[in-house]
Amino acid sequence: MFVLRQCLTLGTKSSIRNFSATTNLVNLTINEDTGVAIMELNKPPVNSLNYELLEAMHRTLVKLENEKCPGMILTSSSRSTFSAGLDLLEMYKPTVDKARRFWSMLQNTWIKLYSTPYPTVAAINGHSPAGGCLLAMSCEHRIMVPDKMIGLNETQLGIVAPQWFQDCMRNIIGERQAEKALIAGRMFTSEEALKIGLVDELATDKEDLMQKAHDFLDEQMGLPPLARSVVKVGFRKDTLSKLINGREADIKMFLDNVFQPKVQESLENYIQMLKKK
Ligand SMILES: CCCCC/C=C\C/C=C\CCC/C=C/C(=O)SCCNC(=O)CCNC(=O)[C@H](O)C(C)(C)COP(=O)(O)OP(=O)(O)OC[C@H]1O[C@@H](n2cnc3c(N)ncnc32)[C@H](O)[C@@H]1OP(=O)(O)O
Repeated sequence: MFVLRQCLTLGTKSSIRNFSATTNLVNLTINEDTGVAIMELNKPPVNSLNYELLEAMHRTLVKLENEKCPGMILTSSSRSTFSAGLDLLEMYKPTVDKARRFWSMLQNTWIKLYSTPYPTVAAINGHSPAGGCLLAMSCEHRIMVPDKMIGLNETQLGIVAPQWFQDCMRNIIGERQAEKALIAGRMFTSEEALKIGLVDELATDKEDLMQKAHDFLDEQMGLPPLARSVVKVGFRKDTLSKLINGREADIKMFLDNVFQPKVQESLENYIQMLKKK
C-alpha cells in the first residue's frame, strides 16, 4: 500500500503540504490553495530510473489522479541532473524476472505520466539523457535551465531507443528532426533544444524555472478541464495505444536485447567508464 507520511505543514500565504513516499525517492509537495503538485525526483546522485524510483513515481501519479490533481510540475532534487535515464545497473546481468519486472514498471509509469488528464510541466534543472529525456517529453511543456544536455543518446551507446521513446520525440519535434536526432543519438544543449522545439522555454536559474512552470500551469488551469484533457488525450492516444496493445512485444524486445552478450559487454564498459570519470 502506498503509505504517505505528512512531514510538515507550512502556514504561509499559500499553504503547502509536503509528503514523502516512504522511500523518499519522490518528494511530493502539494499547494493547498491551488492544488498544484511538485513531484521532485530524489534518488542521488543522478536520479537513474531503477525499479524502486519508477514504482515510487507510478504510485505518486496514481495518488495525484485519484485526488483530481489540477496540475503537476516534474523536477529533480539533483543540482546537475534531471534524470540520467534508465539505471544501467538494472540492465547489467539481471535475472529474466528482474528485467521483465523492471521494464514492465517503466511501461506502467510512462503510460500514467503520458496520459494524465491534468497539465504537466517538466522543470528540467539538469542533464536529461535517454530515459530522462523520455520523462521530460512525456510532460506537456518543457522548461530547461541553460548549459545542460538533453536527448535520446541510445544510438551512441550502440542500442536502439524503443519505438515509444522515438514516437514521443517525433510528436514533439517532427519527423525530419526526430529522424536526424535519433539516428545520431544526438544530445542537444539547452539552447539547441529550444531552437528545435524539444524544450519550450529556457529559464535563468531554478527559481525562474519554477516560476515559469507555475505560470504555464496557471494558464492551463484557467481552461475548462474536461475539454482540455479530451484534446490532450486525443492527441496522445495513438502513441499510447501502440504501447498498450504491444506491451508483451515491447518486453520481449527488451529481454532479447538486454541478454545479448555484446550488449552486456558494452554495458559493463559504459558503467566502468562512468565510474572512472
Ligand atoms: C550501454 C548499453 C545499454 C544497455 C541497454 C540494454 C538493452 C537495450 C534495450 C532497450 C533500450 C533501452 C533504452 C535505454 C534507455 C536509457 O535511459 S539507458 C541510460 C542512458 N543514460 C546515459 O547514457 C547517461 C549516463 N550518465 C551520464 O552521462 C552522467 O552521469 C550525467 C547524467 C551527465 C551526470 O553527470 P555527472 O553529474 O558528472 O555525474 P557522474 O557521471 O559522475 O555520475 C554520478 C554517479 O552516477 C552513476 N550513473 C550515471 N548515470 C547512471 C545511470 N544511467 N545508471 C546508473 N548509474 C549512473 C555514475 O556511474 C556515478 O557513479 P559513482 O558515483 O561513480 O559510483
